[in-house]
Amino acid sequence: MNELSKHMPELPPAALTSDQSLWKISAWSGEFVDRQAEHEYLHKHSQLIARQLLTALAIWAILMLLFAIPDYHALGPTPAFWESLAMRGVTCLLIGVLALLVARSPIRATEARWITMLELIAISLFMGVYQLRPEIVAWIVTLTLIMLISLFIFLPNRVPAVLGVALYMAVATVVAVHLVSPRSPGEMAALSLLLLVPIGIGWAAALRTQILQRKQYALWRQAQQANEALSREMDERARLQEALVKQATTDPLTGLNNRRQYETLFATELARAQRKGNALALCIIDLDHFKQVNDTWGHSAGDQVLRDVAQLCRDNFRAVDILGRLGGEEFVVLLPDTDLPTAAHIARRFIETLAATPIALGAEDIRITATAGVVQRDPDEEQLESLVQRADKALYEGKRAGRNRVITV
Ligand SMILES: Nc1nc2c(ncn2[C@@H]2O[C@H](COP(=O)(O)OP(=O)(O)OP(=O)(O)O)[C@@H](O)[C@H]2O)c(=O)[nH]1
Repeated sequence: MNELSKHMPELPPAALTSDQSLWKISAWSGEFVDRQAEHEYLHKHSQLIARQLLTALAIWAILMLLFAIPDYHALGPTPAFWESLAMRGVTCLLIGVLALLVARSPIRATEARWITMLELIAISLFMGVYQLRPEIVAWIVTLTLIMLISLFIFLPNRVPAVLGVALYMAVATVVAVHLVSPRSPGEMAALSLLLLVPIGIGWAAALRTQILQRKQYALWRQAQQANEALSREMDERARLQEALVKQATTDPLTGLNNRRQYETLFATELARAQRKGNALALCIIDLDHFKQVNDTWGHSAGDQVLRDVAQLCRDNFRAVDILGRLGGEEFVVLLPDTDLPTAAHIARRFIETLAATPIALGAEDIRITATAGVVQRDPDEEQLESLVQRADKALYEGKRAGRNRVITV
């Protein structure tokens, strides 16, 4: 474990796992128990469900119209035929209206009430066929059995709603058969049982499909949520790492390099200066009578002055110059590729700029001066400390000589 990772908070395991209860599926409806999860699922699949519904509606309408042909053969142009044709026409019209609604707004395909309403009306109308053609009751019952299975398998709707519609159809069929051609109680019981079989099969098949689809969706969403949590954790870790690196390398008050980082940067510049044989200069800047600022304006005002001076350093030194705060009211500047006269000139220019720059403390402006000690690295000088000590010596000479000046050695 490296130094930084020791400061990292441990990941809460829950962040990487999603809430299992959210994806619980009801064993009888085949839907997510959580309403929000179910809504999300339906919304996500509304386009697909709408396409399936439109296809089923189109086939339903075509079959309704096609069966008018055998009706005509059997009934001829009689009132019974026109009645049956009217039933078919009304059903097709309603199918067309629903198809139009779904095409305009696919989300309607997921709302059980529309298709359920259509199914109930169409079944009620269809029951009239028993009256019109009592001679083929057996055929119509067979057709009803096929329609019952189709309700579950081909017309997308919510399973509990389809179950309700199918039971209505079964009861209506039994009643219609009883009215048209009364049978013995045993035969009626057998017919009821016959109608319940496809309902049971259809319900089981629809339930299985719905549960499997939702399980698949839940797995996909859980994986997606885990990925999102992981990516959030990674962002947080990266942010923390950045904050820790900043904390470890900068002075919190001014944002300048701290002593530790300064030593690292100095080593790099030293190596470059040695490799290229270039000059390297160092300048220590110490604010004059800073204690008085603290005593007069308070410690936080003193902090503000230190921050403003740091900003002034950033604004006035070159981008290649390395700025730092070694502690207290003492700033340090490393000037790569710079000899002593040039460094002294740069330091002087800064000292003059500082003296001429008003620093706002509340409603008042104050002026502050600084003294600087400047040195150039000797060819065999390899320690930052050595340069700092020599610059400090020059600095104190400047303080003794009256401050607000630059002294070189
Ligand atoms: N506000 C604030 N004050 C600090 C900070 N670090 C050091 N000081 C203060 O800086 C002052 C430095 O005082 P001295 O060493 O006497 O130096 P000076 O008053 O600037 O006098 P000369 O350097 O001789 O001109 C002390 O009062 C310290 O408390 C800091 O981070 N914030």
